[in-house]
Amino acid sequence: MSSLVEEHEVVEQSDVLTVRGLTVSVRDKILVEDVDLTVGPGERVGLIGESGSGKSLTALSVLRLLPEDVHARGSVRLSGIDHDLIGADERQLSRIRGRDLAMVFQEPMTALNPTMRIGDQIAEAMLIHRTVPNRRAARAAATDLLGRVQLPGVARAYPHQLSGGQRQRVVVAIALANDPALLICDEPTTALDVTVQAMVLDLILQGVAARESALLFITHDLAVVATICQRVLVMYGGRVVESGPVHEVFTNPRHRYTQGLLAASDLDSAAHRLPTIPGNVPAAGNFPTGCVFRTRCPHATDLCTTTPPWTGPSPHGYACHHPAPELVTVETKQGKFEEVADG
Ligand SMILES: Nc1ncnc2c1ncn2[C@@H]1O[C@H](COP(=O)(O)OP(=O)(O)OP(=O)(O)O)[C@@H](O)[C@H]1O
Repeated sequence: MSSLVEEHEVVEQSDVLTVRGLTVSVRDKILVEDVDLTVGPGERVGLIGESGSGKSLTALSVLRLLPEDVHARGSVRLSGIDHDLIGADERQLSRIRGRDLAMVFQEPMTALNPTMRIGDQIAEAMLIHRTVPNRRAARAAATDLLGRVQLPGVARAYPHQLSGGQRQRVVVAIALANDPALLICDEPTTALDVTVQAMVLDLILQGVAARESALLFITHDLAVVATICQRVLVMYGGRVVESGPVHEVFTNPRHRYTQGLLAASDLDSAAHRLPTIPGNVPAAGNFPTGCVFRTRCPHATDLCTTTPPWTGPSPHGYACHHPAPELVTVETKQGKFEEVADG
């Protein structure tokens, strides 16, 4: 899977992506703090949280696409690459991006060259990384890829001649052109008409499944995460506050923020009135010390002025001093019921 396998010593790493202690700051403001994140081979991981929680900055740090005044420290390792991406130079990064690591953002036009024909852009993506032997093979592969994203016959079109949904399908085709080990999608369907959102999502899923690529999927849409992801990380105030298998986190949220997020979503069928989380997300860099959620949390006590330790039976973990009670499934003659574990 890796472009650099031939050129570098291969580092043994079972996860495709391993992020450790990622901290992102601008001047003296900390925007993302101490984030740990792994994505296994072929795994689909969701990253959720309200606006401003640091999801995009986390993804941009992995891709090393942060604005110039924003700095990332910590460690970002990709399987098969012997150097840390945090310290990599542009030459090393340009070999990895688009080949080992591909991305799809919200706005397709930012990823496309407006003056280049669609087919040539896809062919170019393969030629740059030499995953095809020559231009003729690249053109044939581009035509084939366009067929697979259900856009036959647009190879000679320019981006402005396509609809937003068609452009995003082209971006997906380019992202998958070199069979990346990891695809990162940041709100890939948010800017699209509702009618085409499901189709683009389907193409992403089919594409990663066919290539056995791993997927890191950033979204506000918890229902999408419940449908497509195996594992989820919940971010708030620049920190990961809870993570684990999607089913466990969504049916048995322990962090009070996750609980609020789920109650405010229409995923929680019991939440007829869709309560909101009280208060507003503090401005970037102004989150409280200790638990970042404490100023909005109905369960906060003095203890929450201290940083909650990461706890919980792996693989489900959370950082909360006053976690929601654990629910267990109890089976009786009348059927299966969820009950508070110690109640
Ligand atoms: N270049 C920057 N300078 C200062 N603050 C920034 C910069 N980029 C992002 N931020 C701030 O960092 C915080 C996290 O931003 P980020 O875009 O990662 O959030 P997000 O969770 O992806 O939100 P959304 O879901 O709205 O995209 C936000 O409060 C944002 O305003």
